[in-house]
Amino acid sequence: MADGTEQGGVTGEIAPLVRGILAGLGENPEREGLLKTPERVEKSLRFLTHGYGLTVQDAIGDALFEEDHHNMVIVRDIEMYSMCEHHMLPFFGKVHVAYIPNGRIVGLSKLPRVVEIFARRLQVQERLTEQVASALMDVLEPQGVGVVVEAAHLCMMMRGVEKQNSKTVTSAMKGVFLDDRATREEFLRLL
Ligand SMILES: Nc1nc2c(ncn2[C@@H]2O[C@H](COP(=O)(O)OP(=O)(O)OP(=O)(O)O)[C@@H](O)[C@H]2O)c(=O)[nH]1
Ligand SMILES: [Zn+2]
Repeated sequence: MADGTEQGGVTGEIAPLVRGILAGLGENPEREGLLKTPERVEKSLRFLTHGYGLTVQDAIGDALFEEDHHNMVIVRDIEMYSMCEHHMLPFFGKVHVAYIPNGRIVGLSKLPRVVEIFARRLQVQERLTEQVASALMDVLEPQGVGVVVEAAHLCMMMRGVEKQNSKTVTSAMKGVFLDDRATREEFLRLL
């Protein structure tokens, strides 16, 4: 996120392991260019997984407002960077989040913040999609939630099957987005 400087304490637990990886790769961890790499990698990994330390309640705070609005609210094209739990390589793309309020609305910026909580950890795309939808159902108690994630997986691009143009699309529909076909279609059309 825009205010996401590399946070998360460097405890030093990971850096020695990275030194081991460098040696295992046949590199010389003592050469000048690599001297600070273990600490850099630890700091970077702590940032890329800082979602473990965040809760949805903290992210939303008190930004829930009583409002008699019963139409669909969509925040689309939320950029997302996550890491696949199988290869620890990035997957990244866009998240589209919609909900229909039930007496209260949420501060719009909180929707990308909820995405960050679940993206910034080791993930599979399906679980990320489901977790964002479930969390919003729990906290907003809306009429329904729809979440669509479109992502490219580096583990399918720079290694493995090496497909450069495939996108994976996942969705999670809750409440009226699941029960009412017209609502679901309106959401998908507005994307
Ligand atoms: N369902 C799902 N699979 C994922 C995701 N990210 C990576 N994968 C897949 O996880 C699978 C792991 O398969 P394995 O056969 O255990 O690992 P692998 O030998 O490295 O597989 P290849 O990538 O096919 O070389 C691969 O098919 C990946 O494409 C994800 O977000 N969701
Ligand atoms: Zn992977």
